[in-house]
Amino acid sequence: MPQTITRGYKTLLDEANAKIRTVPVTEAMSLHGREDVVFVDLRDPRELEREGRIPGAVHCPRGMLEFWIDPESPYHKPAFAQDKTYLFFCAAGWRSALSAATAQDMGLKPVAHMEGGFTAWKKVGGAIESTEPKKT
Ligand SMILES: O=S(=O)([O-])[S-]
Repeated sequence: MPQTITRGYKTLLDEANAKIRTVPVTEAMSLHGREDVVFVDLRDPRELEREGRIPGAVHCPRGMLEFWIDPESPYHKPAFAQDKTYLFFCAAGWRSALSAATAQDMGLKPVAHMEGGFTAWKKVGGAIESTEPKKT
């Protein structure tokens, strides 16, 4: 029997976007490199290897987000314990919207997400560096 999805991704995105701050990519470029702003890259490792990364961004695979943010979690990362603005991004802006809303719900602040994600960043000529594949 097929499943009935009662709250689809569009609803989730609409709800997230209604409560978070969205930063246009041109504004994000002016924030890049500032000491008081942390860029958080939510993409999967393979996307970083394929597309490159924004220099200085913290890579947080989306699946670990809540556990890296919460200081009570055994997986907590100090990168999320700073008195700074957190600017989330992914490839196109969907994962970052959901993640920014979750982070905000958890109490992280201030939080925003970059409109259009890495794709938009690349299009406007934002700084990119290559990522070496992890040796196993
Ligand atoms: O989440 S996504 O916008 O990068 S497909």
